[in-house]
Amino acid sequence: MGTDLEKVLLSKEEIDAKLAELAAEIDRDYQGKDLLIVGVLKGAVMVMADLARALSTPVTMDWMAVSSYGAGTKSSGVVRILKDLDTDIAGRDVLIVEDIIDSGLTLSWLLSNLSSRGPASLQVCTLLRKPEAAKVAIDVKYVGYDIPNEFVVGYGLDYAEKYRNLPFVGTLAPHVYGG
Ligand SMILES: O=P(O)(O)OC[C@H]1O[C@H](OP(=O)(O)OP(=O)(O)O)[C@H](O)[C@@H]1O
Ligand code: HPA
Ligand SMILES: [Mg+2]
Repeated sequence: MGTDLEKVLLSKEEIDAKLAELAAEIDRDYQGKDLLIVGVLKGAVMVMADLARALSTPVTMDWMAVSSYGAGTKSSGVVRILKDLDTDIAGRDVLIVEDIIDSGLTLSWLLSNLSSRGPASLQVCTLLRKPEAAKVAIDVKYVGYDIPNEFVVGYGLDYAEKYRNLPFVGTLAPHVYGG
């Protein structure tokens, strides 16, 4: 596994520090509100778990599973709901939590899907964003790190379902995915 990784992009310490900053902003913005955070499976599990624990605001948590990447390194653009929310979000303050916004196709689809259910508010928090890869413009309120347009793994992010459990974010050596 060691040789599959090219370099560490963000250490566990950098991730923790950024999540603490984002949590402080979210605490400020949602004071006195009844916040529902929605994690997008599977990539967002680590961000959800650590962000939720960094928040002081009481939240409820729900999950959606969508997939657009399959086993490859490119978004297919076709988003499938694998698991829908358990919660009716009409009238709720909803914050979508993502690990990464790459092309933006997943989130843009998710935003229009969830906004059609009539939430009181709908915002997005993502740990990572690749500005150079954007295919659609999305307004994202809470962004951890803007990163270069390279395929990354770790901290929830996979390549063919592997590497999600790495405690840091790293880039994959091109030989691993045939680059
Ligand atoms: O901005 P985009 O180009 O749409 O890419 C971002 C999405 O792709 C990844 O999910 P994926 O479909 O790989 O599912 P996973 O979370 O189960 O890995 C990631 O977790 C985001 O949800
Ligand atoms: O760079 C990435 N790595 C892993 N999964 C992803 N899904 C979108 N972009 C990425
Ligand atoms: Mg994936």
